[in-house]
Order: sequence, then structure tokens, then C-alpha cells
Amino acid sequence: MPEFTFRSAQQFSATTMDHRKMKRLSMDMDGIRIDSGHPSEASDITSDHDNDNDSLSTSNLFELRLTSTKGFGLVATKEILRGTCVTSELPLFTLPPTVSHNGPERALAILKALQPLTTTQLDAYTALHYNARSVNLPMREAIRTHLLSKQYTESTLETAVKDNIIKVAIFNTNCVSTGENSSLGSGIFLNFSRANHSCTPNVENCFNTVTGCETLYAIRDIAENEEITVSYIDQLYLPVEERQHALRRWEFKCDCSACEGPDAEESAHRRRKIEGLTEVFARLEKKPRPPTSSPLRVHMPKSVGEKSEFAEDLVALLKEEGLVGMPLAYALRWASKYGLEAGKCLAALEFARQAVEVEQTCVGDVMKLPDSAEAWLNKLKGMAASDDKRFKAERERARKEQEKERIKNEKEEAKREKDEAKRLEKEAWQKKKAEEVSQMALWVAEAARSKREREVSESEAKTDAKKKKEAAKTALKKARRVVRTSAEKTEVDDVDVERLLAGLGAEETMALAEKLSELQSESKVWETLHEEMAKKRY
Ligand SMILES: C[S@@+](CC[C@H](N)C(=O)[O-])C[C@H]1O[C@@H](n2cnc3c(N)ncnc32)[C@H](O)[C@@H]1O
Repeated sequence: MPEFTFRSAQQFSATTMDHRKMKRLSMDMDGIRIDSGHPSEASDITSDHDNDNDSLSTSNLFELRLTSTKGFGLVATKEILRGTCVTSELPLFTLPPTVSHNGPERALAILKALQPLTTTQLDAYTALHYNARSVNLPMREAIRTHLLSKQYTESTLETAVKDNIIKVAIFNTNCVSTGENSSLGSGIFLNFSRANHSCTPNVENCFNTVTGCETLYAIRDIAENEEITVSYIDQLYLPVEERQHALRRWEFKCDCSACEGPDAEESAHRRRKIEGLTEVFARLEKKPRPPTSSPLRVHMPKSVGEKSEFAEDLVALLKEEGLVGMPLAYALRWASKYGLEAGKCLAALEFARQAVEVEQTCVGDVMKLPDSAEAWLNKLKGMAASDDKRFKAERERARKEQEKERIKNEKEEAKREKDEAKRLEKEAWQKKKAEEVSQMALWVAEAARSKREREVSESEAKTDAKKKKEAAKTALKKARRVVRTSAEKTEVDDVDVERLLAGLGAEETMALAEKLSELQSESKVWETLHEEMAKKRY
């Protein structure tokens, strides 16, 4: 029968993520089903679990909040940076590894382990979520038989049986393995018990064998108010249906962005590739993965170069997919190992460094995982420091590459400078040309303007002259009219007057008219006219 325990990063195999002996929560599908629930929702839970257990980490990085669909969950109260230890807590209590995972004695061992708890501790424990199906029929029978020996009435017995089944279910739902491959058994951790699942979790959980604490480390930056999520399952690269199948034990359907929504298809595509590459390395490392419902046919790499490329592809895919916890640490290890085999020693060293960094981000630097990435890094550093011929050859290659790169850069720089000088020269020439053109345009405009002005003044002068001529003509007409009128009034002969006017120039006519106009008497007018006629006749 499967056991009921969360996985823990500490239990990951150092060589393949598929070979991790993770102990995960599982359900006794044959057991009697009673309703599971969130009893905690009805109880008075505060963010810092007001109990007297020293192990309970009170962190100001997160608080317990009721989520819309997942019951309670841990939510960041401020931004949490990658690598931060979100919580490190001692167990409320543990069960020794000798207690079987599915046998009826497990139920009794759990009830016994609860006895020393204080009321506050017990309250915090009973407030936890449980899946009732996690208690199988033999465990239920054992609980009933155990209670029959106590002094219960018929009516109180049923309630006591139900209460005790719930207590066992709480353990089965929330317990996590302690020690390497459950070597220390399993325990209940109050903070960890509240972490919900995501297929792209933002924290990695790990049992720290040095401190005896269960830790949650942020594997990427977590925003304020973002939920803190772990993975309940090992193989996050499985297809969505298989992940949901593995999660059915916790009685919920995961609706994270890798399972549902606009990005799910792209994520599924990437995870399929990750699964294939993980299978490749499981085979290369001779660490078969746990069987899945869809056996994989993969293309095995033919050369060391291809192996190293496959590992690098896996690293890139995991990063793209946001699976940046222990699976990435292992992929980096493979990239390092196969990189070294392919003669890419310096890249291997860099991948090893990254593997250590990612591993420490997942588990902190106090605890050393068995066959840790650090041991591998130290080995590579040792090789690099000694006169290892692979490193020597690669360094020489890298030196030559660098030299080639330097010469190439210098040539490019010289070409860039030459091009720049040409460009500046062209720019200056174009500027000069543009200035010449605009100067020319100014001149043309100026010439056009003065031509226009000349034409205007010429036409004004013509108009003026015309006006003057018209005015002189009018004045002459008027003067002639004055002379004729004066002649008419004084009965001077018309023919004589016309002869006089024909003989007078314009100015003379106007002077005569003016003179006649000023004269008061007709006799003077007659005289003046005859004088003028006499002058002309003479
Ligand atoms: C270990 S408990 C986690 C804390 C729990 N939500 C609570 O209220 O205490 C596991 C249970 O949380 C709920 N859960 C966890 N992850 C979930 C998810 N991604 N979606 C919906 N429910 C989830 C399920 O009911 C599951 O059985």
C-alpha cells in the first residue's frame, strides 16, 4: 500500500530527479470514504498559530489566509527574494520510521503520539486540513477496537471513533518524510501543512537533517500577496492528466497556469520535451524513473557532444518553464558532467557552480545533500587547479578563441571607426551642399522679390502718370467750358471763341479760365476775351 507522506527535497537522489525515493501522500482507495474537509475554516486560526510549540516558526514573511478555492494557504506579506528561507520549523511531533505507512498500527501510533501534546498544540493540529480517505479500513477498525477498550457509551463511541479517524487523517494528509529516504520517519510541521500545491511551485521544501527542521526556500522571487506554493508531486513534467491523476489523492483538481488557461498548451509542450530529456538522463545514469502510464520512446544521444547538448537543452527548458528548484539543480549537474565528458571543461565548471547555487537556493547551505553538487564542483575545481590535461587543452582552446575574438573585435572596431569617419565626411559634405542650396534659394527669392517690387513701382508710376494726364485733360475741359460759358454770357462769337481756344495751349487756356472766373463784370470778361483773341490774331 502506498504511504501518506509529502516529498522533501532532501530526499532527492543526487544523480537523477526520477530516482528520488520521495514519500508522497497517497490514498487508500479501498478504505471507507468519509467526507474530507477543511475543519480549520471553522476554527479560530491566526497567522502565527498561537501555540506553545517551540518548533513553530513565526515568520513575518507570510501569513495564513483563506483562499477562494483551496482552503487555507500561505500568502507572502512582503516581497520574498529568491533563496530566502521562508520557514524553518521543527515538527509538532514525529512518527518513527518503524511505523508502517498503511498498517492498522499506524493509526494507533498516531493517536499515541498526540497524547503528550498540550491543548494549544492539539488545537493547532486539529485545525489542519484532512482528507478522510487517507484513513483506510484496517486503520478505522483498529481505531474502533482501541476505543472499545475505553469507557464509552454507545452514543459517545461513534463520535469518538469519528474524531479519532479525523486525527489520524490529519496526520496522513499533512505528514512529511524526515531524514534521508524517511530514515527518521515522518512528522507534522504546522507551517508546511498549510502550503498548497502548484505545478510551478515557488518554494522547495526540504527536511534539514542538520537542524531537524522542515524548510521552505524561495526558488524564485515571490511578490507581496502571492501565494506560497510547493509541489506535492515529484514529476512535474508529466502530462496534465497524469499530474492530475497523481494529485487525486489530495482530492482537488489543480487549476494552476500549467494545468489550465492560455499558457497551458505551451507549458504542456515544453514539459513533454522535459519529460523526454529526463528519461534520456535516467537511462544514461541507469536510474530508471518510476513507471508512468505513457511509456516514452526517446532519441538517445549518439555522442558525448550530443549528451552535453541534451543536458543544456534540459537546463534551458526547465528555466523557461519556471521549474527552477531541484530538477534544475540536477539538470545543471548533468550539463556539467556531460560537458566535461565532451571536453567543455570550463562550461562544466560553470554549470557545476550554478548547480551548487540552485541546490543551496533549494535547501540552504547548512545542510549537505548526499552526493551534493558542491562535492562535484570541488572535484572540478581540483581538476582545474591541478594540471589536468583536459582543462589545460580547453584553456589553450579558450585562449586561442579569445585571441581570435580579440582580433575579430579589433577588426570590427577599426571598420566601425572607418565607417564612422566616412559617415561624418559624407554628413559634412551633405551639410555644405544643403547650405549652398539654401543660400541659392535665398538669392533667387531676393531677386524675385526685388523684381516684384520694381514691377509694382513701375506700374504705380504708370498709373500716376495716367491719373495726372486724366486730371490735366479734365482741368483743360473745365477751363474750356469756363471760357465758352464766359463768351456765351458776353455774346462773343462762337467761331471766334473756338478759334481762340484752338490757338491756346493747355496752360494758357487754364490761366485764361482762371482769370475769367475771377472777373466780376461782364464787360471785363468781354474785354479780356477780345484782348486774347486780338493777341492770337496779331
Ligand atoms: C496539505 S493541505 C494544504 C493546506 C490546506 N489548503 C488547508 O486549508 O489547510 C492539502 C489540501 O489543500 C487543498 N489544496 C492544496 N493545493 C491545492 C490546489 N492547488 N488547488 C485546490 N486545492 C488545493 C486540497 O484540499 C488538499 O487536500
